[in-house]
Amino acid sequence: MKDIILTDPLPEFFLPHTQARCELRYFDSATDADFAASRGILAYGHVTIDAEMMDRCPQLQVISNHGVGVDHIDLQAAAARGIPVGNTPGCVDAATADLTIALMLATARKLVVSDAFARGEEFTRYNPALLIGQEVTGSTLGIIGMGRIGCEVARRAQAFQMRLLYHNRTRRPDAEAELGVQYRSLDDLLQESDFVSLNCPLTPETTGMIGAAEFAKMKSSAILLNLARGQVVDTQALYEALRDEKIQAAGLDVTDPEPLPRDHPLLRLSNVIITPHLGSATGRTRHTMMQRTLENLFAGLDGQPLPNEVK
Ligand SMILES: O=CC(=O)O
Repeated sequence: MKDIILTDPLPEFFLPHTQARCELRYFDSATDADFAASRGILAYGHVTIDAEMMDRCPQLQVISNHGVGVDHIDLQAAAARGIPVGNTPGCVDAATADLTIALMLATARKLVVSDAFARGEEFTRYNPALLIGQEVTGSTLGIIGMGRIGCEVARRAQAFQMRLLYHNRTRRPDAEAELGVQYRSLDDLLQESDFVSLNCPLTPETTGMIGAAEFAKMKSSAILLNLARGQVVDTQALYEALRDEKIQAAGLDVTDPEPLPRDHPLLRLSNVIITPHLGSATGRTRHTMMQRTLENLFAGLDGQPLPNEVK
């Protein structure tokens, strides 16, 4: 039985699988509890795992992250201490791409305000002038971040006969050939797209990538979708672009900060739809993510290579 640390409580369902091999302890940065015997960290939720936390666990053999994005883990500190970090790539792609499309349709067709309207007193009869949205079919989608999730978004968008543009650190001739996506510089993608979908990881290069200058390049009818990380977008610039109708709408699964403070002005705008970081939140995907997380954790505890190690 090896001691492992959890950063957040696990759903009941997963406890027997984990407890079969491990003694569980919850990390609390506010206490000076002793984690000297801890061999692994199961990072559930996005609690920051920094050098200080690693140093409180001198016997640490593995950090296993439940999810793909590891921007909350200090990878350099882990590497310096020889601690492998695992994540769960691949299994989140379909669910995250599904939610990208859901937010595209929901913002384009004003689903949230329409639902409120349909429940209210003002809805007395069919009115063809009411709540006119944007046609998704046949419009142009610009995908920023043509990794696995970006490719899945493109695959779904083909069903809407969309013109598909992408921007990525490196060109993807394989995706261009398979999915008919056309490479664009960031500026050209912003200028040409009806929908701009952020599906990239958070890195120093993508932090603050979309700010006032970028909103100024977008069409006034454009819709921004963020399924990446809140910090890819400058929140104040986004608020001003939506408020001043420099762009039409935004669908955000992530925000910076996350959550937004209850009195944040973005929450008062009707042309933004926000979901609470649900990209991979389906039963099937969550299940697979946990299986992969435990595979990495147990491999690390056994001193074996992790099936999915972040390099
Ligand atoms: O945000 C969720 C993930 O990185 O998997």
